[in-house]
Amino acid sequence: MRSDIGGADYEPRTLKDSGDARSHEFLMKQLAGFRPDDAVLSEEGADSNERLSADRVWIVDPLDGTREFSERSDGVWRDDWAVHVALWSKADGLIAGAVALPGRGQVFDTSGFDLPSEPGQRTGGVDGGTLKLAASRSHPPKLIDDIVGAYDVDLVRMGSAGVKTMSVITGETDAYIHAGGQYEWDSAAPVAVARAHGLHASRLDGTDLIYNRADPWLPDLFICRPALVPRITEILAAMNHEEHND
Ligand SMILES: Nc1ncnc2c1ncn2[C@@H]1O[C@H](COP(=O)(O)O)[C@@H](OP(=O)(O)O)[C@H]1O
Ligand SMILES: [Mg+2]
Repeated sequence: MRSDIGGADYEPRTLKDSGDARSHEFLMKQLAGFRPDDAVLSEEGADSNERLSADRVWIVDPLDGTREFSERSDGVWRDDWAVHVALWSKADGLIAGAVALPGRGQVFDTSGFDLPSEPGQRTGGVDGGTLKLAASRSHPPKLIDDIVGAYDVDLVRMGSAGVKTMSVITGETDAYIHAGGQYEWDSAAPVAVARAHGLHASRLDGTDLIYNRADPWLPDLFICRPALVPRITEILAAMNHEEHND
């Protein structure tokens, strides 16, 4: 698609819209073919109340990090964007998911076969060293600036909730914190995959992330290795994050 409509004088808006639409159409066709009885909640589809009484709902973000998908510099396209597909069940909540990073040729999923080691072995931060935090580059939460101003933290800004969550899995960062706004499709697949890799995933106040609600607004998110939960919980508790989700 980038080579089709991403020529020298390409229009980023066209690329964003085409990326969103074509990925959505592809996924809807696959789901309709393989799982015709399931409901779907997609960022790019019309929502329906039917999903609220369904036993199984696919929660899909066809192109997360749409802005980054449309950007290149010095002729090199950005690779921090993702495709999210999660499966929610009435009985068990999030039960499966996959996050594809097509720009990097990687797919992370809940099968448990895509990474060899425990997430806890990968980076520092547990014994008080500098924390590496993944944070949004295009929707920077005020909370993150407040944390950076008060604690020993290195920020790693990148696009896409999926890319940021995968950076915690691989150990590129210690945690991903978001506030100020997001929808269920932004976090459902990343959270399913993060949990399958042994990570903690919750709201900023430590409560559970609840999916397939009538209003899919789910404004904040906290993902990290289990060993870092006490340290980061303490930081978050010291911040007044109520003001960050308006
Ligand atoms: N304050 C906000 N309000 C609504 N959506 C937000 C948001 N901050 C981030 N998001 C959404 O969360 C996803 C990841 O954002 P970011 O790349 O900034 O971390 C993006 O999804 P989309 O690219 O699917 O729109 C973005 O639109
Ligand atoms: Mg998104």
